Amino acid sequence: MVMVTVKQAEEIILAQRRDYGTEQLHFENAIGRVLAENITADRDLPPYNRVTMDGIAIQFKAYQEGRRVFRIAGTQAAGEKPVELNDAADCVEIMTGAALPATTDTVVRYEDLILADGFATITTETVTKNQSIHFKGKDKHLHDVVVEANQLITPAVIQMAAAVGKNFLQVKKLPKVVVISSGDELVEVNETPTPYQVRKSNNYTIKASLQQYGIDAVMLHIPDDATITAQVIADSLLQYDVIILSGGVSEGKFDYIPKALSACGVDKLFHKVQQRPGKPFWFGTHSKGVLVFAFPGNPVSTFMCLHRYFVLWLQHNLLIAKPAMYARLDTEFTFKPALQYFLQVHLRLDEQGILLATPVEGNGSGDFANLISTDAFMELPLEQDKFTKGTTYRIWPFALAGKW
Ligand SMILES: Nc1nc2c(c(=O)[nH]1)N[C@H]1C(S)=C(S)[C@@H](COP(=O)(O)OP(=O)(O)OC[C@H]3O[C@@H](n4cnc5c(N)ncnc54)[C@H](O)[C@@H]3O)O[C@H]1N2
Ligand code: MOO
Ligand SMILES: [Mg+2]
Repeated sequence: MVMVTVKQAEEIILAQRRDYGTEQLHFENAIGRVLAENITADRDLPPYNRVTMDGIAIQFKAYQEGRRVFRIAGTQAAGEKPVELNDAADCVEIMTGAALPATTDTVVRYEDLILADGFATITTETVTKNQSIHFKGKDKHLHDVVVEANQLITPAVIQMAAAVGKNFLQVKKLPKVVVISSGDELVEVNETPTPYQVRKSNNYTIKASLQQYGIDAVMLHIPDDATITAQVIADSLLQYDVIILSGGVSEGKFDYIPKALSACGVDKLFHKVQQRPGKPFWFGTHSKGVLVFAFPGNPVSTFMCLHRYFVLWLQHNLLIAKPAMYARLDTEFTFKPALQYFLQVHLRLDEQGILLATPVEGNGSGDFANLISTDAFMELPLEQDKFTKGTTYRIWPFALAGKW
């Protein structure tokens, strides 16, 4: 099969829709998960006329008619039953968060008062009716949807769940993912490599990226051995929903992955994408529904493919895909090969609020040190080889969620 374009690869991958169902979680454990139900208000928000300044509560009519001195009939802390006031010449000393007494309608803060001998004197001429009150139901009404389904559970959502007494949240189940690294040159992180070995690192960045979506991936490693490779893949097909491999998909004598995947009954949907980095990317599906993303081993290739394809697929399946993001290239750039180039860029917002992307090229797809000083891949159009300063192109940010 001929190489597919980036667009074709994306279409093939996104056509693989999977629904892993839902589960209940205590709301305190749900950060970063995707909400699978609407959250509704169990009361109005706020649930009562909430005082927003420490001071006194009065009837505005009395102030309007010229009264400035009010007898303090009582004091009401937040959480206390509202004091009953029957005389317009009286006021209640009242605290932020307290429920406004029924016969009052205006709050005057301490800064605008003199308190002496059981009386409060208003020292300002700018009191307005209903000031310093957050009225019942102003924000939401009983039974209103306060958080819609199909969104990421953020700290603000956690706050809302707590406020409306929603102890358990229905969230989307996540795929069971195994991350399989491959290669005899790779040693464990706590080992000292020989002069001709390196430590495993691709699998850790994959696992860390998935953790941001709440996926706790299992990690396995296979040596460059055709039999073991096929065994581990066959085993994984029985246990997981998604298999992410890194390495062993190119032309090398010991690149056994594509053959082993085919031998295990995984249908190849494409092998090789017209892109740099990540050209030898292999993608397939198994009749059991398992998806196999076999990424090229060069660290920047694995990294780019993970974010450009796997994360996109995950977001689409969880219905949390974001609109495309764009940035303005801030220096001229040239790339001649007939491949879609994913340029590593550093992002910054200028003083006009325009997102600018500065290329940080690095030394090819083995140079993972370069990823440290970059924030995103800029996807440069295939049809061109000159990219002018000031032109806007699509970006794929990969820094920790929240950085961009
Ligand atoms: N004759 C050809 N050779 C290569 C081609 C080609 O088209 N023809 N493509 C090149 C491209 S592009 C890439 S990308 C790589 C892809 O290689 P593999 O997927 O076969 O990966 P490996 O050979 O196993 O490893 C490549 C490189 O990456 C390092 N690696 C692998 N896994 C890890 C890991 N878990 N942590 C850290 N580093 C890892 C590995 O040590 C190698 O240095 O092929 C080119 N060759
Ligand atoms: O695709 Mo390879 O990723 O160019 O090194
Ligand atoms: Mg290889």
